[in-house]
Amino acid sequence: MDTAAIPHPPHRLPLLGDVVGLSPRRPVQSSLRLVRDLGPISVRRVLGTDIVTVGGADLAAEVDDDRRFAKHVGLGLRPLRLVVGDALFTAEDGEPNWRLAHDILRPAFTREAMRGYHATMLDVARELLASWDAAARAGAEVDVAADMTRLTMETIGRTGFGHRFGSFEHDRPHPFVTAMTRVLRFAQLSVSPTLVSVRRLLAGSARRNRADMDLMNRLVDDVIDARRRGETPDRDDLLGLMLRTAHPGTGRTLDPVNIRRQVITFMVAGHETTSGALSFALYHLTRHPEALARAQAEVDALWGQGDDPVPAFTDIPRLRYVRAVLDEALRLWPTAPGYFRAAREDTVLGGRYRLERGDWVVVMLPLLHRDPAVWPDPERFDPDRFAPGAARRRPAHAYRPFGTGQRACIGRQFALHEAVMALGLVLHRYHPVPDPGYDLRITETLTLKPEGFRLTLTRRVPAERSRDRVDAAEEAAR
Ligand code: HEM
Repeated sequence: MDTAAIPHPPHRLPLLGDVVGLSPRRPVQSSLRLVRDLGPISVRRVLGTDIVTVGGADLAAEVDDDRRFAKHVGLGLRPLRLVVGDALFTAEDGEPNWRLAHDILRPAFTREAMRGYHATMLDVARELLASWDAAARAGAEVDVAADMTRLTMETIGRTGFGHRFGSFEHDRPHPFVTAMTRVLRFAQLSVSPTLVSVRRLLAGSARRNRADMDLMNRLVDDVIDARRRGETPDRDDLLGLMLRTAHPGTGRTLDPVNIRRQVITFMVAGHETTSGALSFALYHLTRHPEALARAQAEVDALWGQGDDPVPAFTDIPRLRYVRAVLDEALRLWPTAPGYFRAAREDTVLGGRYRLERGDWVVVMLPLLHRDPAVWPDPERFDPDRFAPGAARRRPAHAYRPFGTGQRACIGRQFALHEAVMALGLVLHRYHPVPDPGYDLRITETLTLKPEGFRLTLTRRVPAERSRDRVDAAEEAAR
């Protein structure tokens, strides 16, 4: 792609390129700082590779078009590709296993399927509440991102594969989570273009990386074998579908190595992003007491004064403001911060930038979600941007936290059902009190999460619930 006409950051260095200000530990945030003032499209050159970033809604609408562009397994996804190959998330568009797995697994993500997961999601959310109750009694802080990761890991393990990690039974993360985090970090550093010296340093941990991979594969194989041998109940969950279903058109089935890779993919894709979304949502609510009060009024109105509501499946879509809080949290800090798109044929973007077939760009979501042409006062946290009907007044491609087209997130409904219920229950039960000295820091692995964000929780009492409800109703009437 000829990038000469595309704006790039100042201070381009010979050979190295646009690396001044780039941080290997926080590539997304440091890239954002470099390109945010350059307009809807920009380019960074890093060691000879041109990284073209799209951050404007009009250009995003073009690259989101599945007829002109396809998913590209680019820089950010290569680490995961090293680990899980052509599984659903990391398959290139044309790879046969993508269509096969997509069609086999689709029934596991319908609204009806969510109904089947609801009770398990609720059980796990209750385990989070029990653990936070204990912290509240002891006056101890909770580490929000760590506990949300327990919640989402446990949820995908139980609903997807019938496996209990026992995440809330131990103080330390499950060994699978520790191994997975290290494997992804290792893969990330080993594909990073700037880090030859770090790669050398990493060679020392190659053995540990192999041990981590073995641990993950063993656990997954044990879960699969137990199901095959009938030692665990047969169910229509993700694993059941993969083991039993043939493709309706071709009759092909997924081979055992691919099933293992899909399980690991779902473990990774199915928990980090949702956990980050919940953590950011709580962070924003603690900074915006008026939004917190409205969200609490909404759950109180639905679930009443009692301490232990039992949410029905149909309650969850009724929590519209809680959902708007999550939507807005994902606008400001989309936990999967971007996606890569490659031209299917030679094409011209925005009427002036020529791309040859195979040339790729990255849609950087924190930029797209702040496009000033679409989002007034873009840095302000305002869940009302997602009030009923508001989305219809915006261009469709201005908000894409779950990706786009046929490669958009298959787990979107799953994530939202799980997250709205968990956040609703937390808000119904506690006053979340942040450390007043906390400034948002964001940690980057494959995804974004608030770092070091802790809360002290106090239990709400029934009388407060009705008072909140009246206050919010009064406020709404004013
Ligand atoms: C808030 C939570 C989530 C966010 C923000 C999110 C975001 C995304 C995004 C942006 C993509 C597209 C990536 C690309 O084009 O390269 C994607 C794909 C995917 N997501 Fe999610 N995701 C979330 C939750 C989940 C959950 C809970 C699951 C599984 C239960 C899941 C499974 C997947 C899979 C398998 C794909 C690949 C789909 C395909 O290419 O066919 N995600 N997700």
